[in-house]
Formats: sequence, C-alpha cells, structure tokens
Amino acid sequence: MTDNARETPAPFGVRLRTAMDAHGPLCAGIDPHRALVESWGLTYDLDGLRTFTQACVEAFGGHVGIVKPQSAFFEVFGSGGIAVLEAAITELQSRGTLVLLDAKRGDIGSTMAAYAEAFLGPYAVAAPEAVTLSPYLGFESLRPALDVASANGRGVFVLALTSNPEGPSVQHARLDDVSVAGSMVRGAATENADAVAAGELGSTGLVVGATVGSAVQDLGLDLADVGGPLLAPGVGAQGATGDDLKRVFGDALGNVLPASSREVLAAGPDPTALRAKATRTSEELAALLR
Ligand SMILES: O=c1ccn([C@@H]2O[C@H](COP(=O)(O)O)[C@@H](O)[C@H]2O)c(=O)[nH]1
Repeated sequence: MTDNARETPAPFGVRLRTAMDAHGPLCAGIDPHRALVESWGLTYDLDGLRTFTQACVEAFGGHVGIVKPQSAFFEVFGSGGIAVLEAAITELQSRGTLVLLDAKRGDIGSTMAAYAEAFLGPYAVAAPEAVTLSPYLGFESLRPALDVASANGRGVFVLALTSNPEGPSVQHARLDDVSVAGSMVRGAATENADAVAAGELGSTGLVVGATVGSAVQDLGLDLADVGGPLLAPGVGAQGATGDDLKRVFGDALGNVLPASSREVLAAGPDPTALRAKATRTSEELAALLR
C-alpha cells in the first residue's frame, strides 16, 4: 500500500471496448514457463524472468489491447518475481495497454476485502485494470472485489466454464435446476445491468474456455445475457481454434477476448517477431469474430 491514491478512470468495460476496437480482441498472455524461458536462450532464474518479461512488455505495450500476466509464474520467484510483475504492470499501462492479472483469487468475504484492496483498490501498489476471481465460495463471496472494482474503474473476470477437462465436474453441477456456471452468468448479468442499459460493455466478465465444446448449449446458457467481456482461454496451445470460438460463443462473439499465451510467446525472444505474431493473431481473430 502506498500513500497516494490514484484517480478513478472510466469504467473498465468502457476502456476495454475502446482497446478492443483499436487493437483487436486478443488478450496476450505473459506466462514465463520454464520451458519457454529456456527456449528463448535464457536461464530460468530471476534474471531470465526479468529479461523475458521485458521483451513481452516491449512487444505488446501499446500494440495489444489487453495483456494477461499469469501471477503464478512470477510468484515462483518470491518477492523478486512479484517486483518484476509490478514493474511490467506499470510499464504496460504507461504504454497504453490494459492489464488483466490472472491471479484467480477467492475467499470468504472478509479476506476477499483484502484481496480487493491489494489488487483493485486506490492504494494498490501496481493495480491491474482487472483480475481473475474464483467464485467457488459462492458468487456473493466476491462482493468486496466487485464493489471495489466498480468504485475504482476496474474489472473482474469470474471463472464460469474453465478450459481444463476437470472443470465440468464442478461447473456443470445443478442446484434447483441452475448449473453452477449458470449462477455465474446470472451474477455477472446482474452486476452489468446498469452498464448494459447505458449501452456500454459491463466491467464484470466471465471466464469461458474456448475448449468447452457444447457445454454452453447443453447447460442452456445465453452468454449474450452477461453483458460483460468473456475471457476465452484455450486458443492455441490448448487446442481450440477460431471455429471453436464461433461454436462456443454464438451471439456473444463481439464480447469475446480470446486469450493465448504459449502459442504467441513461442514467437520470441525477438520483441519485433513477438509483436508481429500478436498483432497478426489479433487481426485474424478480429476478422473471425466480426
Ligand atoms: O479456464 C482457464 C482459466 C485460465 N487459464 C489461463 O490462461 C492461460 C492459458 O495459457 P495458454 O498457454 O494459452 O494455454 C494460462 O495462464 C492459464 O492459467 C486457462 O488456461 N483456462
């Protein structure tokens, strides 16, 4: 926490729509996997992490609408890794790129309030524009983060249908005929209602993997109801394609942020080549999702 509160920007959903219109829908991941770092000719240590991350910032900053660093890969290196992450967040923002921190936080409300302060509040050390949240203590347990995000022009992405094969065992379960994923759609739609009424993209997003096959249809979900952005991991390294995006998201395609990390990062270490891969991917996705 620092002494200086930052000014409240426009709502995250509004800023995200502007960024998607300017740069296309790709959400480029920064996931410094050991194998990737080493394939770039770097050592898998704090110096390697710093060089890898700086190349990503150089490549994506100002050229991609939104970037998603995966917190876990920075946490591996303790406080030094967190410092690299914080520097990357600040530098990407100074270059005009939005940052979604993939941290998947979720806890009882009183602890959630501390996570909200850490990531989304006006005194956060390096506040990303949005953070991923895990709602498996119940959607309403996220309330402190939803409220702090809304008050500070920031956003959240709540896990609904994740891209991993284990997700359905929890997310497809039904209670009173509403699936767990359906309750996330309902919760996000409620949060976004005012923004939607104002003709804007809401700031409460969901995570729906591009790999989920027919789950959206099978569960009777209408993702257009969400009214907020839909982060779609699974494109590229996890095997999902543009056709999968079309099948999964249907009428909601215009709100989809396809996320790709390893496939784009494989174009490194040269920042120019990395940027070219990211911008080409984003252009291709824009044409497909139109
Ligand atoms: O359902 C989910 C939620 C988050 N992720 C994260 O997205 C990236 C995907 O990386 P790729 O290299 O493009 O497969 C990674 O950070 C995951 O933790 C996800 O894959 N699925």
